[in-house]
Amino acid sequence: MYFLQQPKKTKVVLLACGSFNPITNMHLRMFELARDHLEDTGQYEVVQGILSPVGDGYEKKGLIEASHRGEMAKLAAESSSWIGVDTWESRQANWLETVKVLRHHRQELLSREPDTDVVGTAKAGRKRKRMDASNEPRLMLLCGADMLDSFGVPGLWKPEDIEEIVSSYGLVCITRGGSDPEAFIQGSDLLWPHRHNIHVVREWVANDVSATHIRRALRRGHSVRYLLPDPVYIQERRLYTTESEQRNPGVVLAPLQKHAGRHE
Ligand SMILES: Nc1ncnc2c1ncn2[C@@H]1O[C@H](COP(=O)(O)OP(=O)(O)OP(=O)(O)O)[C@@H](O)[C@H]1O
Ligand SMILES: NC(=O)c1ccc[n+]([C@@H]2O[C@H](COP(=O)(O)O)[C@@H](O)[C@H]2O)c1
Ligand SMILES: [Zn+2]
Repeated sequence: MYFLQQPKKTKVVLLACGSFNPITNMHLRMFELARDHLEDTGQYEVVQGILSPVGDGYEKKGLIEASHRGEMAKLAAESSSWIGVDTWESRQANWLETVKVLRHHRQELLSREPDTDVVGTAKAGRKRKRMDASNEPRLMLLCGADMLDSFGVPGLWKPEDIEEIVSSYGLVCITRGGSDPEAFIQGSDLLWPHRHNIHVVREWVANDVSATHIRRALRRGHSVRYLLPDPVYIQERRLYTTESEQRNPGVVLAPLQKHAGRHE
């Protein structure tokens, strides 16, 4: 008997960067939508999802401590067999460009060789790495359409960072009310050549839950049940209040501070 060999599927790890202030059901749902979309192409197998909360140095208005945001994300991810939280980014002293977070996680994936033995010589290690290269998982950035739109905000992202993200990693972008990712890509000379590396995923069940809405409801003493995985953590600690919303008032967002004065 003769069987045609199935082409090997590319393993994918999805990384979502954001405030997660707090994590909502939609943040988790983004991963499920992205996995279905990529696997439906027949080319990919999504093996892991990583939530990476931004550090406090991002200085976004109303951003509460990374320790709480990370803890809430961890509790939320307990319901998933494949999504987890990595706090490396939020443990750094200063805010980091997203491309640096991607570089770090790719490095982590490369060093995580499945058959590494501690006694292997350096040479044997190098050989094994080369042999496994075709099977290395590919890291992709997962985001909502508003984050893609933010690529167009002057001074927020360095063009070379965007270029590296879409050329060396790839982007999975979930539609979100008010944004038109296809039109955005079409209108961008930077993104257009890399359009095949940008997967736009249509969310048919429009779900415009946002962390902003949740924080506002909490300030007003309204229920946030069923909008996020675990309101109890927030309620017990009274995390989102009028005072917490005043954190970093009028502070310029870290990327805008850091990239200000650059002459492109
Ligand atoms: N309802 C949604 N639909 C699609 N993408 C979403 C949605 N909510 C969040 N995202 C995406 O999740 C990532 C993290 O977003 P973020 O932490 O800012 O959540 P948010 O709900 O937009 O919070 P905030 O209201 O504080 O901005 C971003 O890539 C964002 O685009
Ligand atoms: N230049 C950059 O790399 C850049 C600029 C703006 C936001 N970001 C990231 O995008 C995410 C945006 O999160 P919010 O939508 O919650 O603001 C954060 O993880 C932030 O670090 C990166
Ligand atoms: Zn947001």
